[in-house]
Amino acid sequence: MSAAVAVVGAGAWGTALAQVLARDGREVVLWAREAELVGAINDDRRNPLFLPGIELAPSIRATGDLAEAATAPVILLVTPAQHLSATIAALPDVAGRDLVLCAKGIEAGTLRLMGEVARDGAPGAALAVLSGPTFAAEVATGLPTAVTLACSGGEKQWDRLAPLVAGPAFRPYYSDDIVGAEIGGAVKNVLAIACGVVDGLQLGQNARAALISRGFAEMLRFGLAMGARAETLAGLSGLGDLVLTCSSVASRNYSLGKALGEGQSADAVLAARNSVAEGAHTAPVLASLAAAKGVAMPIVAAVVTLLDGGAPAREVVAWLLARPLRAEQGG
Ligand SMILES: NC(=O)C1=CN([C@@H]2O[C@H](COP(=O)(O)OP(=O)(O)OC[C@H]3O[C@@H](n4cnc5c(N)ncnc54)[C@H](O)[C@@H]3O)[C@@H](O)[C@H]2O)C=CC1
Ligand SMILES: O=C(CO)COP(=O)(O)O
Repeated sequence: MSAAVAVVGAGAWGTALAQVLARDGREVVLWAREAELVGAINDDRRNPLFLPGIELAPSIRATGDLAEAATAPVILLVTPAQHLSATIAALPDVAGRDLVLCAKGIEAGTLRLMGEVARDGAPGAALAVLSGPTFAAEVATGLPTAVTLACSGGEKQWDRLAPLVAGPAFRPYYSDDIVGAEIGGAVKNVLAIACGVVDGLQLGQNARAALISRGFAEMLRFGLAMGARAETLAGLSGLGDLVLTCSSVASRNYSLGKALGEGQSADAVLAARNSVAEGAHTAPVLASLAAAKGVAMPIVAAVVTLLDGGAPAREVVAWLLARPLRAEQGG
């Protein structure tokens, strides 16, 4: 008999989500791309590559067989955003299943949001987006948080998914705004890089708060142009995750930005990591999509310049501060 739920991707977040779902002995199948992780999870109850130091629930069963994971009626897709399309293409037919999208990003080249990638790759599946302020290590140790669970299938789908996802320390809130939930998570990663730069340059806490507010204005403008609802962007998957990711070195995106502010190059920082910093991939894609929609995103443009090594961080900040004065609201 297949498990009630599968998690595809055994990085930090997929592993933490498996831990949430596996409470009360529920069997969870966790697909790992790395063969050595299958043994480590099944035999040692550990994920030493991506979530070290956490003992995993006994009802999590790792597999290297994607087809086996895909037999579950509910499948959480937790690969990095740039690998979602290829992962879906490798799945057998998942028509009629619930696919819960957990990656935060926009696809390079095609400029597709994750929902579009999944709709194109798995046309008959019922899509949902799970997103919010969720550092994997905190979630895996049972510290409390809340997330947006946006359901394309409305309340009927929510009734299927919410009891699976909800736990004593993991509280989903219902939404039907798929695009809004996706955009918050994708954009906040780029803004977190910018916040890290501000702190790497030691520009002070006022500057960080100002950047979060002006960054949120960019998220809102872009989101509205893409068809998102303002209240979703002001919720857990938007502002909630932005505040989290912009305030802690536990964020891979923020810590990348901090290193940039301290004078390191993006290439050097990323080459030394095995974990993903989605904002580095999303920034140029987001800038292109915003330009195509006619939406001004100066902070995002500044991050693109910094990632490319186009100018020193102090110069980029000076350029942002010297822009023409304008009304706080508006484009
Ligand atoms: N770590 C966190 O706290 C959170 C992460 N997320 C999102 O979850 C997604 C996955 O991130 P993490 O689990 O943190 O990853 P990670 O940085 O912990 O691990 C990297 C992941 O990338 C996978 N990978 C590498 N090359 C691949 C390929 N060619 N095809 C498929 N998979 C490949 C690895 O197998 C591994 O699962 C990202 O979009 C991230 O933004 C969302 C919420 C929280
Ligand atoms: O999305 C996250 C928290 O909600 C994780 O943020 P980072 O990818 O920046 O570590």
